[in-house]
Amino acid sequence: MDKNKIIVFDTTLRDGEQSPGCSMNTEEKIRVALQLEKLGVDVIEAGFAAASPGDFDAVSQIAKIVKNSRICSLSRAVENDIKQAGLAVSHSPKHRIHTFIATSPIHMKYKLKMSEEEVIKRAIHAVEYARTFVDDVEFSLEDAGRSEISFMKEVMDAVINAGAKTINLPDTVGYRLPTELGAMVKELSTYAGDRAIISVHNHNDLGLATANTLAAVLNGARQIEVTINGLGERAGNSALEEAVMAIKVRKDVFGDLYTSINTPEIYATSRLVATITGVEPQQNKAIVGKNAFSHESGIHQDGVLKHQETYEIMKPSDVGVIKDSTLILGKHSGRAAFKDKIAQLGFDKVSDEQLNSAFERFKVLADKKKDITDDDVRMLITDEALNHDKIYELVGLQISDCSSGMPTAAVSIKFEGEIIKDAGLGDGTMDAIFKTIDRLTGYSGELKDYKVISVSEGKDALAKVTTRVSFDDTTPAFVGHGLSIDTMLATANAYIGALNSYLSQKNRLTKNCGHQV
Ligand SMILES: CC(=O)SCCNC(=O)CCNC(=O)[C@H](O)C(C)(C)COP(=O)(O)OP(=O)(O)OC[C@H]1O[C@@H](n2cnc3c(N)ncnc32)[C@H](O)[C@@H]1OP(=O)(O)O
Ligand SMILES: CC(C)C(=O)C(=O)O
Repeated sequence: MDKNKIIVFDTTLRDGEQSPGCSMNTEEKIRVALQLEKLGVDVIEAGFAAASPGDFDAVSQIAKIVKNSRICSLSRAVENDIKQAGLAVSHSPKHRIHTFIATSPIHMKYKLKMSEEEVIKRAIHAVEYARTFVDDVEFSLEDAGRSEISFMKEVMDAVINAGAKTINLPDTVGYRLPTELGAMVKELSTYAGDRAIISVHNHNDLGLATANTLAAVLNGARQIEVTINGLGERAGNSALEEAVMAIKVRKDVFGDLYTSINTPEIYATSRLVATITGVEPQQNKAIVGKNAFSHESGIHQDGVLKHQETYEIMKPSDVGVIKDSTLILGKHSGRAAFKDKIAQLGFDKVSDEQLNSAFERFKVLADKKKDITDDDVRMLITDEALNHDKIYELVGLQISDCSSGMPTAAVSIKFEGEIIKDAGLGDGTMDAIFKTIDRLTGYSGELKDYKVISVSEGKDALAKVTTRVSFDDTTPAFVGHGLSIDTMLATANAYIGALNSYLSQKNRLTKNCGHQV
């Protein structure tokens, strides 16, 4: 084992998906997993296979498709959870089961209602059972941040003897300060010695997740569990981009420690996750926020012009932010320039069909919009990829003057090669659009969330609409995306996109139901 290598374990698809409103369907998870592989992530926690048929399907598909990263599924210390995890990851050439049980007095007493002896027994059995499926078993002492050191040592001895190779010490509720977490990791990593790799998984409830991750690395942790954009339960997890760049930028502190992350892929990964989930990182978010490399005040601008390092500790290109792109696209640009720009922006798996469709949309956009920005192009390509499953396709939309008190929408949709049309009233323009689409398709959606952002600046900016719509009580709400200069068109497309996502996931699960138990 290389003592200087920090294993990057990404849990965007598991803990990240636990962020409210961040659920993704299988297609979307596969897309994120392939990008995480390109980013150079060592371990991808692809989900919690036992949580639902959708989760099982996503973990299995990712295990089949991803080749270079290790694929892992989380499971409680429960036989059926472990079995589902084992079956789902078995498709991967490199696989892991991650099992856990809480070790803090508060969790054992009130949640698990188990004694310390029972917890140890369950932990040993979980690891032994997981080892019947895979060699690589990770064990987490949930709420380690509030657990007793002496009890953790007992649990560690037991699970290492049972065959766990990685011991994860989660600060589940983001309670610890960096000095405390560093001390805990130092004591427990010294105790484990060469018997296991020590890992950390820090939550951000006090805004300290990344500080804690770095303190852990300095004190012996050799695996960090992180998410893109810091997504995760409640206030989120330690952000991959922050931890990785801190280790890279502060060589004076971290010495020979390194990660295998291909950092110029960070920005593209962050954009993909934000677009798919509809959750944008805050503007001032470190590394990937819109303002992370912008200099507003005169003194800063003057300094950067004279010498970039006066106000920049890393180059935007180090994390894949392309500034001052030389290739300017406009209405006179052709296919070659468009293709070149797409490659420059890091998209290397665009099908000819997606490229042609995005190019046509680009030409229409360029007729209406003066400057086509890199973000516009990035969004066009991502939108094509996300809306590829066009079960229903919006063909036309007409809305009436809403000041009359009778907002009306006339909608035409293509379905199985036929054009279907209807018109109807609503309590507002959007309501009229949604109700008319519901009547046309026969599905009644419940809008859970609606967001609109402008992709670039100016009155002619593209509107990107994200909807979260629930179509039945048994499945989570589905995300839909719409992109247009016209916000209502983008809205109708986003609503139909959520319906398409719901239907394609339903079709996929029906087709793959042989994988379920
Ligand atoms: C800190 C974390 O992020 S942990 C991971 C969180 N992720 C998830 O919870 C994934 C989504 N969860 C689910 O789909 C469901 O909770 C399931 C399928 C896992 C379990 O569903 P249910 O069987 O209905 O149980 P429910 O969620 O109501 O309660 C959890 C049960 O697991 C027990 N439990 C919790 N953690 C563990 C564990 N690590 N090992 C064993 N049992 C556990 C709880 O004590 C509770 O048991 P009880 O019903 O006897 O009181
Ligand atoms: C199960 C573990 C890894 C976890 O997510 C946590 O404790 O936050």
